[in-house]
Amino acid sequence: MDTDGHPPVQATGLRKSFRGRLRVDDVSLAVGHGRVTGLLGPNGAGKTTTLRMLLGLVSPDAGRATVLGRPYRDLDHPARTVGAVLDAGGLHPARTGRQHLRMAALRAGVPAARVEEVLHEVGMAPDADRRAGSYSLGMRQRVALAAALVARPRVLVLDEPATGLDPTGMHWLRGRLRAFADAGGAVLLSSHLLGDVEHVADDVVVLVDGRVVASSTTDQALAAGGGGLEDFYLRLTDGRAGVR
Ligand SMILES: Nc1ncnc2c1ncn2[C@@H]1O[C@H](COP(=O)(O)OP(=O)(O)OP(=O)(O)O)[C@@H](O)[C@H]1O
Repeated sequence: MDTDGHPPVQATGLRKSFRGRLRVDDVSLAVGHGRVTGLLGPNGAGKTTTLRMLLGLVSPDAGRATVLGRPYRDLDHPARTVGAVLDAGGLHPARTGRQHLRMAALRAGVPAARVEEVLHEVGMAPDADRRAGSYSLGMRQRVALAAALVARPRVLVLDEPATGLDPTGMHWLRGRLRAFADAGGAVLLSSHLLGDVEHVADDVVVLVDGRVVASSTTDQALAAGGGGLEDFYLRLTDGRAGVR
């Protein structure tokens, strides 16, 4: 909880329809200080839509989404409050990694020297002057993560941050997220990589067809799943694997 008693990330009764179809249905969740929360669910379950509502990119039809107690759009310093990775494919192909990060730093009002720090941190310094269009998915993901970290935010909201990362990159990401949370930060990440979530998340929230079907600590989920997050997940999702 912060000084006002609000969790760093809180969604209460979020609801969203697209073209008359209810896609996020009464979703409530909270991420505490020092916690990593994994948001799980089949394709089309509503994970990205939920994250986008938390970041003020989609307006909920009902409910409330706040970061440190305030709607994202009302934050005084959004970039310094919450770092987000929503679409690593969204980098401009003609701009270099360094240019992307310099723009992110400028927008956030942080010195350009911080760009060099994060480039090293995500292992992209040697490729910083290549155009993003020539990057692999994992390299784009690293630049997107660097942009999320550039302003030293207190909260991270990450949509599938491990997609495309090699095993070394995944190991690094897990360690980085753990260190971020251990320093008091809060992380909400969506993922299909249950093994990774099992290793890094303190809490898990499972969405199916836009509804929260489970919300517990990872330890409770592991115990309920007979020792594995995959068993827990498969039981809840009933083998569901598709968009409808
Ligand atoms: N802007 C939009 N217009 C119409 N439908 C949308 C829009 N955004 C999302 N949807 C639909 O809402 C549902 C939930 O999508 P969302 O991207 O939130 O799911 P997800 O859980 O993140 O899925 P995935 O694991 O495949 O990334 C899907 O059926 C999707 O097609």
